[in-house]
Amino acid sequence: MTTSAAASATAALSTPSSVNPHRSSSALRLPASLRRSHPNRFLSSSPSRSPLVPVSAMASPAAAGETSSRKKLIIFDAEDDLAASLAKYTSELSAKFAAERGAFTVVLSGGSLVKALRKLAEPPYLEAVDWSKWHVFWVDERVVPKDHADSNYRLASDQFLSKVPIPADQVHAINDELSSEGAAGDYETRLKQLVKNGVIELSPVSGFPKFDLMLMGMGPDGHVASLFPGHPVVNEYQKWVTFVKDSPKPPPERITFTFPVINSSAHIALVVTGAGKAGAVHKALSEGQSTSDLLPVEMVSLQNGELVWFTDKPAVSMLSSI
Ligand SMILES: O=C1O[C@H](COP(=O)(O)O)[C@@H](O)[C@H](O)[C@H]1O
Repeated sequence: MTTSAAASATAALSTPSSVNPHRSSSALRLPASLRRSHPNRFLSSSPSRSPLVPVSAMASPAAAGETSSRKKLIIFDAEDDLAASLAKYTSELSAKFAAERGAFTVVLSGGSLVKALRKLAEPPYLEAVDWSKWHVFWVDERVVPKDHADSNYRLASDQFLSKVPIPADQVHAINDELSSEGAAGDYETRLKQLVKNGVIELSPVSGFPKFDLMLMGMGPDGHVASLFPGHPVVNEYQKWVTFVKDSPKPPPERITFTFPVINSSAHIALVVTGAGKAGAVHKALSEGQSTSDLLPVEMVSLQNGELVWFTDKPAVSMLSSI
């Protein structure tokens, strides 16, 4: 860590508890998996510097048959820097997968994540990315018409997809004419067809689909996709796609990828910003937290892939290890 980056991190640490009433006085520790691969634990960035990604965490790809799971945490000073880094990360993976297998399978969430994608639709990425290789899916969707204000498809379409030249038949929205149960079953059937066609890979480890990149957010309650704390669907281990009719966050009816699918991904970019999410970030990234009542975000655990947290200082403000 450079001196200036360290100073930046120290500044976050020295936030007085009167300013941050949620700050815990107890010493918080990172999980061993993050500590081992991050001697500096948390790295920060500022507009004048490139984001500091812990190089030691960039494990070399696993040899055939081996599994390897990598985690990184990046903290940005400014939302614009986060968006720039996310665009770079995504475009590099797009180039890699397009070259390796002629397709790039990208899964989107709804919510605040979508705004963070905006720089992908700007130069240089707008011209440099081979959009013809993209196949877009949703990790969750609200069961509403596609033109409804609550639709995750509509949000992505308005703010991102309408600005980039992805072939329309490679944008895989849910069928909004079906019930939640029907739409989940239909989406799973379509995924299976795309596995047969070779567009989506199958994980040799889990037997579930292995998407190249999931771009996901997290709610203040620690939910990911439409997998909410305490809801029985967090324990769905058979289906690829399931549904809820009683989401605690409106609208109530949704479809969602299950954890076996999420955890089979090759890469997940988890974009978490804002003080409202600091409590869930604290629980997820501090060692010694209870494991009996895991938040959904804590159940994101890649079998053979890379999970990168793209965060800002307010989101990590309850961690004392920075
Ligand atoms: O309802 C949802 O919420 C989560 C989190 O949204 P955010 O605005 O707090 O980032 C989102 O990831 C999910 O796709 C969406 O359906």
